[in-house]
Amino acid sequence: MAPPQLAGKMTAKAAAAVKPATRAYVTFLAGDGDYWKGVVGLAKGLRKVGSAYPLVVAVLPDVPESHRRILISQGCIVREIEPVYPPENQTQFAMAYYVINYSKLRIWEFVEYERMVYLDADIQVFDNIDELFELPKGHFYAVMDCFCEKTWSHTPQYQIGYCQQCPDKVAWPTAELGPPPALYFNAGMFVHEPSMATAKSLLDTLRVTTPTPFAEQDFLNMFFREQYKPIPLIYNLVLAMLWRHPENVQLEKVKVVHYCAAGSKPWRYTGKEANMDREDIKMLVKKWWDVYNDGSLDFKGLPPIAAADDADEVEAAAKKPLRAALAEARTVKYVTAPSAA
Ligand SMILES: O=c1ccn([C@@H]2O[C@H](COP(=O)(O)OP(=O)(O)O)[C@@H](O)[C@H]2O)c(=O)[nH]1
Ligand SMILES: OC[C@H]1O[C@H](O[C@@H]2[C@@H](O)[C@H](O)[C@@H](O)[C@H](O)[C@@H]2O)[C@H](O)[C@@H](O)[C@H]1O
Ligand SMILES: [Mn+2]
Repeated sequence: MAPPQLAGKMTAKAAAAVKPATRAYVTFLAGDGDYWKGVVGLAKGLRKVGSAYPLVVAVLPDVPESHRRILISQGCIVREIEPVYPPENQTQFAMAYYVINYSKLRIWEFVEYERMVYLDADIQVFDNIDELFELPKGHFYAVMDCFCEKTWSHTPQYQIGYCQQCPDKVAWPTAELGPPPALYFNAGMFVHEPSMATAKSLLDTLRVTTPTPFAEQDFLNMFFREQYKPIPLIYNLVLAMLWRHPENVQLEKVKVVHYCAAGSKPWRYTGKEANMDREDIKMLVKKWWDVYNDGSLDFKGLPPIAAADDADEVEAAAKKPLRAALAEARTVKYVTAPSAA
């Protein structure tokens, strides 16, 4: 039985009973590999830019306790989620590596938060982006993707050389292929409003939707097609943009870097893959390591108290030895709204 501070799992019913009280960044961690380093880097990066909101980590059951403890020691709020699988024996239609990403859909069940900004674990935030939490409600905000990498070779747009990042370069042949594809976002970063109704609709729709190569990213683009509103590329620089559409990138203005190009994960970087020997890539990988290795950014204080605004509670916790306070503070109550006064 995991210690209380690691339990983190709140039943959907208990969660639904909690009135929305706060905001948080959220990322997703699966497996026992080295993506936890990405989460630690992200937690320290958000701290460095002075984000006002905590980082919640949705972890699959296969994330080892040792990795969870590292994340808790860095101030993360760890929440275990049930995996989400696409329809039975249809997973062969999605790229195998991406099937686990359907589990990202669980973050719509985090209804103790009225708004969340989702960030992949291979993302780093180099400037404060808290303003995203103030965007008008009722839309799905994310950055437009690029169709030019080989990972898109299964699509008609790749085959004809069309990309939404430069729609005039190769015009979409409407006569032959009908209307151009709807604007398509990269699902490595997005702003969303958790809701049990939306979560249920997502999972019900997934059950009757055949998986496609980009798995949950394709699915989210289909599901939120009417609500999608593109936000500027500075909020999610898909690295391939640097060599595919340099005219669209002003690197000095970029706030969020998404290390999604093959070979660009900083914690595994060798510089050997295509484009990985570029000076801008080397600079961005170093920038990530500078944050990851910066001891002054390690978590020191009490756990984020964004959800608990009871000063007495915080003062009482502050009088306890930090480890005990951390342990106590890691219980589910810190991720839910304070009980009604
Ligand atoms: O072994 C893995 C693979 C992926 N992920 C999570 O799933 C996200 C999406 O995978 P990835 O970022 O590698 O896809 P890409 O954006 O590079 O296509 C990652 O950022 C992590 O949050 C993980 O936790 N463990
Ligand atoms: O599961 C599907 C994935 O789709 C996205 O991956 C990227 C990546 O595959 C690049 O190599 C492509 O070039 C890019 O376009 C594509 O979007 C998200 O970043 C990731 O979080 C996840 O949702
Ligand atoms: Mn990613």
